[in-house]
Amino acid sequence: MSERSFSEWLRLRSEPDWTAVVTHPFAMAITKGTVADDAMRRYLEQDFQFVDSFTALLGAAVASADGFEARVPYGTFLGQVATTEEKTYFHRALAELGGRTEVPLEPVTAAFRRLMDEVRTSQDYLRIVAVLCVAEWCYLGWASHAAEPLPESFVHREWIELHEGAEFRAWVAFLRGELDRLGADLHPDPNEGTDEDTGDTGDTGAELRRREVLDVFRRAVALERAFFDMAAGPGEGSAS
Ligand SMILES: Cc1ncc(CN)c(N)n1
Repeated sequence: MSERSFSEWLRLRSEPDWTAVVTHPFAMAITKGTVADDAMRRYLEQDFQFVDSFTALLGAAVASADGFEARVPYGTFLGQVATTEEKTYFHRALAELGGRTEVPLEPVTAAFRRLMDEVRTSQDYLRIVAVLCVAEWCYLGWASHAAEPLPESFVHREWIELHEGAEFRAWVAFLRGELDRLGADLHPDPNEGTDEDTGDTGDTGAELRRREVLDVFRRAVALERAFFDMAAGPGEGSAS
């Protein structure tokens, strides 16, 4: 995908948070299998609460996509998340770690759920894809740092495997492709004299729309960073 693709344009404007997420000390510790059981339990307990709203958001993508071709991949992935991979993983991992499936929400978990619920109820397909794409693309980003041999503990290893590999890469490529397809007309003209940050020249409809998408994309990236900060605990990898 070219640097001028809409998804890449969004990602570049979400720095430094993007890089902070994909290289976060907590995520890097997962790739090495060195997260302590107690910290992994707290992280997965909160992430299970995230996955509920995420699953609902996938359902909204099925409903709001602009055609059958686009609906099918969401339906396929939704089936995997809801019935097999992530669900069985969470139950086995939480059982192993002595965790619970129902816990009080940390503030960042509640904020992430609010963002997902906001875009889900908007039924605005482009903003829905933007949030889904952040969640999956940045998880692929950190999981790609894992080196063979993967950690022995299944809690670490399977969490990496769920976010790496050919199938997950294809899923992320699909989400990016949807952003690029839908954002093609919103994409800033590289030859325009534009605002450095957003590419704005004025208040055209395309620019307002672009801003809306960039806004949810950036909010989602910032929440991913804060989620790992929460998991790491005070003083570890916090946003500076
Ligand atoms: C917070 C968060 N973001 C993303 C993912 C990837 N599905 C996740 N499980 N949790």
